[in-house]
Amino acid sequence: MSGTIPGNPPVEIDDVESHAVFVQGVSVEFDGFKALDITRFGVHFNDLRVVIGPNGAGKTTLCDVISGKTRNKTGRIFFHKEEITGKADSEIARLGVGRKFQTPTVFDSLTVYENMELALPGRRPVFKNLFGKETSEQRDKIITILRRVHLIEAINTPAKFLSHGQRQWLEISMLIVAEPKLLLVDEPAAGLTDKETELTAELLLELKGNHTIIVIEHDMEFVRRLASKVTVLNEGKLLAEGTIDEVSKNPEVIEAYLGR
Ligand SMILES: Nc1ncnc2c1ncn2[C@@H]1O[C@H](COP(=O)(O)OP(=O)(O)OP(=O)(O)O)[C@@H](O)[C@H]1O
Repeated sequence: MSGTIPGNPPVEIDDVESHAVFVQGVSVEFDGFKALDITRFGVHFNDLRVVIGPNGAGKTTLCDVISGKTRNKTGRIFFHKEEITGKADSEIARLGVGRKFQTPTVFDSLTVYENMELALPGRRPVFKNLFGKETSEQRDKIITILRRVHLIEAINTPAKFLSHGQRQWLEISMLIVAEPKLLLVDEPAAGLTDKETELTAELLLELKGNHTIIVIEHDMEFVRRLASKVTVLNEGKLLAEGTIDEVSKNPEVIEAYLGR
């Protein structure tokens, strides 16, 4: 279907319908400082996009604005064909946007399985539900995910005994048990060993196809492993898009990284 969705700015219906997340004319200001100024950004359904850029480029702010944590001053944001501009973060989460921050936020004293139970949809806010029984379908789902992330052997291990990599995978697992349509993942390879980094890349590539994923990352080796389209931000603006080889040859991208 062609045409535009009226509003400020008007948005092409094709753009909204062909992307899981689509952002147009979005700016964010902090005390008059423009932290983000994106003309157009979109990620196709069940695709994986890596967002890179020097410190302060606006990567986190872009994810904040999509997840509703930060309000945009101008522009419009669409998620699964629905306008989410100005919606509360809780409402956007309910629509299917899951966020994983850099530092794992698992419950240390609970086992891997108990953490997963808490992450079941509708569980987390009501702590006493931890002691309620999940359905056998939910149990199967937890086990399937834990197998996929190589945590099945650690199912009864309290989270405090997990390695940094295992904690990251547990947190990703806690996100996907709620079946989000879009996963926003902030620096998943930070502080991981080479082997853990490799497994994390494999895991994200497996998840793509069932989920749309946006990964913020600084580790270029990890970005290469993901072999996905890369968006480069600089000073709040979208500087370049393409494969990692394409963008790393782009003189403007080189300048942005070296000019710091
Ligand atoms: N809450 C805030 N208040 C004021 N300024 C902010 C706020 N959040 C971000 N900024 C500023 O906005 C700009 C973009 O920040 P952002 O965190 O999005 O960058 P980033 O690309 O994620 O950086 P990094 O790689 O260092 O995490 C930076 O100049 C930052 O200082």
